[in-house]
Amino acid sequence: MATYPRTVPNILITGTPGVGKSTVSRLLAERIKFSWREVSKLAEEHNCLDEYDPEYQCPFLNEDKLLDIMEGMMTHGGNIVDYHGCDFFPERWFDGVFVIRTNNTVLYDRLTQRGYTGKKLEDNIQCEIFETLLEEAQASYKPEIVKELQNDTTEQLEANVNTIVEWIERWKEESL
Ligand SMILES: Nc1ncnc2c1ncn2[C@@H]1O[C@H](COP(=O)(O)OP(=O)(O)O)[C@@H](O)[C@H]1O
Repeated sequence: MATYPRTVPNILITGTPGVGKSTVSRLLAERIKFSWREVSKLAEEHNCLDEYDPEYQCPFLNEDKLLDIMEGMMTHGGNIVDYHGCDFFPERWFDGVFVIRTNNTVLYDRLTQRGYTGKKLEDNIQCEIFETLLEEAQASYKPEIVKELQNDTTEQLEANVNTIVEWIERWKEESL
């Protein structure tokens, strides 16, 4: 249960880059009129990115600053938070955590198309093979709120959006 009452849930969509978090989040936001919070964009817009990390070829995220900015957005529910990490958010923010998964060869093709090469490509494929985000989610949230969704095909994409919409409807009924 949330530490403060919400009549609509907050959900977290997480997983390795390229698994389809943004695609699922965008379709969901269109269907249910929740606010889609793209954490990478929020971090950029609110200057929460510190100097560039040459090893991972991306900037460091100033997590404390980002959390301060997001806190007010999360209070009343109705948020879809989309990010390739999940262990630094307050546990109380989320009612449902959906870990999007993709087959390695499918992910390889998607990331190559995105222009990823070398270490960055390998690290992200390994991240999916070792189920890093699934383990991070399971270690950070209660097991009953963490769900895995396979997202290789357009049929699965549609089914995943339906699954989350149905989950939200059930959550709302149960919290009345
Ligand atoms: N279920 C799916 N079937 C086919 N292509 C998909 C599916 N989900 C996402 N994609 C495609 O994969 C690429 C990566 O998706 P994206 O949503 O940007 O991933 P993420 O936000 O996790 O980095 C995009 O080109 C997107 O159109």
